[in-house]
Amino acid sequence: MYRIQTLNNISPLGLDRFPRNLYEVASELSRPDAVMVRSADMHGLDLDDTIKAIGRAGAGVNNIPVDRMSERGVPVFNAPGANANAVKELVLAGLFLAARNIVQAWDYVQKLDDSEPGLKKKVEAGKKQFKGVELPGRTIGVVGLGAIGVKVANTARDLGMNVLGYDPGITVSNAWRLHAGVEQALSVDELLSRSDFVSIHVPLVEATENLIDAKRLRLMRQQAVLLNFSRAEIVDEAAVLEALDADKLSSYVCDFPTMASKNHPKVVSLPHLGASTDEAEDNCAVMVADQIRDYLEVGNVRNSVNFPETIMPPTDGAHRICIVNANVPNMVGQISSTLARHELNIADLINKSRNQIAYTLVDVDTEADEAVLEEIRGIEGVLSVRYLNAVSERSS
Ligand SMILES: NC(=O)C1=CN([C@@H]2O[C@H](COP(=O)(O)OP(=O)(O)OC[C@H]3O[C@@H](n4cnc5c(N)ncnc54)[C@H](O)[C@@H]3O)[C@@H](O)[C@H]2O)C=CC1
Ligand SMILES: O=C(O)CCC(=O)C(=O)O
Repeated sequence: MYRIQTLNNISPLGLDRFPRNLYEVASELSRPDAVMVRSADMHGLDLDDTIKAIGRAGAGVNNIPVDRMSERGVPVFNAPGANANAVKELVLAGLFLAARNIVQAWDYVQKLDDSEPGLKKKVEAGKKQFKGVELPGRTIGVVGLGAIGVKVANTARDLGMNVLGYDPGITVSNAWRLHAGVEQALSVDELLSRSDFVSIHVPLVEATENLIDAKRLRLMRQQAVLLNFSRAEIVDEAAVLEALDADKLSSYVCDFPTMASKNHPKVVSLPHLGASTDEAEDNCAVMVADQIRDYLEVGNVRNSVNFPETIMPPTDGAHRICIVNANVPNMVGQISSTLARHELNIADLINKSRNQIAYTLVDVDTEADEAVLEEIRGIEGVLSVRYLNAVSERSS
């Protein structure tokens, strides 16, 4: 039996991917083989050494100690693109909220408590405070053209906006998906200085912390709107509040409320709602559950943020050894000579690497005993070894 621990509410559609004759799934569970998580902060947790995989039912992995897991030889999976449409739709909602001052206008109406004739007068008198702008012809800058950024950029083009995009690491497939009318900005600074709206869609990593700081805010157009549905730490919030107070920015729309910003009249903050749709929660949970199963049962790696993509169809009747090791020379040589010493014939082998990690799947014709596995574990640089007896293609 494999044991899956859930650290957040995960869509039942995803959890149902684990057949209960093979899996126990629970939030309170000791010695898990894998953990499924959404936004729970795992950095401070004492993570059991039985954990073989972590699945993030979402995109961002800043809540997971990825480096610590890599050192242990544990892959971290996420669900690329599975919640991108949900986030895009909320960003668009944010764009409209800001362009037409809808939240402030709504609030104004809520506070009108006069009798009917007085109300009408106040409605007409008050509305001039909330005059907005239309989107066609305005410029939006999209920082980060990944799964979400591309969708935001393309929809903004469809709305008639001029779109500037900045992403030095854009993938070929995302470049193919991008509307031909999206103009490439050569730097964040250029994008900020040319945009009426700026939407941030980068992961939170060391290089993106405070990406939008006081200096960069000064480059922005007068009365620009900043949207942040990525992570709070990517924006220097104190500097944003100053820019709002100085009338430099007209609005900050974000998915990350803080005590300092949540009641500011020019801040619209939502409770980390970007991925909270039925569809996104189902998509993420199903994708990640399937990836965890494929890793636990077959050894394959799909959509990991720290491991190389490694897929090898199981050899009929073979036994599989899954080895995670440091990405240094002569590891495969040492592994195969150990197998040879134990008279194990290799039916198939794949070796992939990514940064400091290398991953090897070896199918052997006959059963491997504990002695050979221990010997492989003893090779310097080997981080983890798993043995899948009579491996077969995962049943769906
Ligand atoms: N509010 C919410 O509920 C959600 C928030 N997110 C956040 O959005 C982020 C992006 O999500 P996806 O688009 O799905 O990820 P993704 O991995 O598909 O795209 C991220 C893109 O950012 C680019 N990038 C990285 N550093 C950059 C930099 N310094 N400047 C410009 N581009 C840079 C990468 O090259 C990549 O193309 C996630 O990491 C997460 O933090 C994601 C989903 C839901
Ligand atoms: O699971 C959630 O609701 C958060 C989604 C998110 O922030 C992400 O996927 O990066």
